[in-house]
Amino acid sequence: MELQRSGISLIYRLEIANQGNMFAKLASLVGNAGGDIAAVDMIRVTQEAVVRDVTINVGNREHGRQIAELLDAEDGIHVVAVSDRTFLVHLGGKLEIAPKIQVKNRDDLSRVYTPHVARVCEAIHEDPSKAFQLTIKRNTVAVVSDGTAVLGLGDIGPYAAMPVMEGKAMLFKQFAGIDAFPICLDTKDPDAIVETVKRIAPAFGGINLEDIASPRCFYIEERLKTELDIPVFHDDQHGTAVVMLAGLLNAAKLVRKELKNLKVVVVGIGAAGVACTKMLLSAGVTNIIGVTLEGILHRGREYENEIWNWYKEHTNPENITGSLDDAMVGADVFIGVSGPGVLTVEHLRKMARDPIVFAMANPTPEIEPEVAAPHVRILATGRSDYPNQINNVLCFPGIFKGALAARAYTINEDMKLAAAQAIASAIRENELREDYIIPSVFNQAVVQRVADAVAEAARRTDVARREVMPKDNF
Ligand SMILES: NC(=O)C1=CN([C@@H]2O[C@H](COP(=O)(O)OP(=O)(O)OC[C@H]3O[C@@H](n4cnc5c(N)ncnc54)[C@H](O)[C@@H]3O)[C@@H](O)[C@H]2O)C=CC1
Ligand SMILES: CC(=O)C(=O)O
Ligand SMILES: [Mg+2]
Repeated sequence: MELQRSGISLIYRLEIANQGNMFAKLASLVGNAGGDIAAVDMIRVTQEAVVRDVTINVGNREHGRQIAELLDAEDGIHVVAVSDRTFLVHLGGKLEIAPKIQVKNRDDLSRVYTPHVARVCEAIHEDPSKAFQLTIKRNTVAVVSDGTAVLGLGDIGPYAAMPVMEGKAMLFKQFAGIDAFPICLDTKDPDAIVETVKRIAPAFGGINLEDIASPRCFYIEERLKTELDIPVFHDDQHGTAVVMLAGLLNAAKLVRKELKNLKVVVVGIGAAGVACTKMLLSAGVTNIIGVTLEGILHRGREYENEIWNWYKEHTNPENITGSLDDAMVGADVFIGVSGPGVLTVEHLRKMARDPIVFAMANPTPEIEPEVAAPHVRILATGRSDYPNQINNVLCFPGIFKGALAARAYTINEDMKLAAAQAIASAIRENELREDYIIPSVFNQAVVQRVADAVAEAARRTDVARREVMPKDNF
């Protein structure tokens, strides 16, 4: 596969002296330093100088700093400030709550609030299921995190987790029309998390657990699924697994291999790794090797982590032992949900013909895509700046849209499988290419296709409270 290097975009506020052709000089300085001018805005003009905002694409923050120094050292150019566009879009947070109707007069006020609202409250009191009709419950999801496994950044706490949860909430709204609320909890106690989520549940039609570290995430999700009657879905587990399977269904078609014959190496046996493995098993893959920081999971050991004891019993049919080096020999597929730098070119050279590599760790994949690309047939990452983005964002808007439309009690295996097949089928067989095994996040057909398939699977498996017609906009 061929790839282009990605970078970041910085805005340089520059005071440029009104002398000679300073802008041409500036452009050549930036170009020679490997920067790429993407936009120029005039801020103000004085007799002596012009102030411009120059947006420059740079390789990374260090590269950006070098360009700033270079420009500042030039006679006639002064760097007033450098701002990162990513930080600018986060100023003041990324969300707001807006009312659906305006309160223009006393009559409106008396309806949306007291006294007439009381009749609506009484109706719900008599029949709590009316909360789905008469409150935001039917279309609102809580995105709940404790900040312990935020992307691949680890335990960075509830404050630092907020930008990710706000981002998820934005995507719920933009892609599926679902109102989602970011909730970062200041506790790591699994029981306290369960109790808190149960207590806030009345306002929500579903709970999206996010970036909660394993193995605690399994206990938290299991308890909430049993104790709540709305869908509880740990996205890092199931959303990731659904999209991974969708990508693998299409990748396997392209390299003409059958799922049941694949040898799949999964690295990072945490939330995402365990769920990806369970999904692979449901899809008929049998030869799966799980690799942790301590090496291959095998039946010759007892693990402190209970889920790894489950894992060793259900995978590794030949009970091989050793490290990732050993696991990669003859592997058809690599699934990385661990961290940066795990995979090397040497590993790729050990793989079977037409290697399929899903390096899904965020924000930095298990191997630099540019390094891996020449050695693999199909490469996917979790990132939006490379082709083949295998990211749970392709799943969670659609799967919740379908589950909410059906007023499902839960999101079960059939609904997840239906979602994976719906995502995969968004690309016709004759359109499949090495750099197009998974539809774009911006393919508007995907969310509705997933939602319809999921609502139908909910009906079929008897977990729906409401019949949904395809494309029924609840
Ligand atoms: N592309 C996507 O849609 C998604 C990507 N991810 C990424 O997957 C990674 C893991 O996420 P979670 O499962 O939620 O976290 P987690 O904390 O539950 O699990 C991570 C596991 O990976 C292990 N690990 C870390 N470095 C390793 C290495 N060098 N070799 C073997 N194992 C290693 C850890 O020990 C832990 O068991 C993160 O980078 C995250 O961003 C997670 C969910 C979705
Ligand atoms: C995409 C995602 O959920 C993660 O990296 O944690
Ligand atoms: Mg996540």
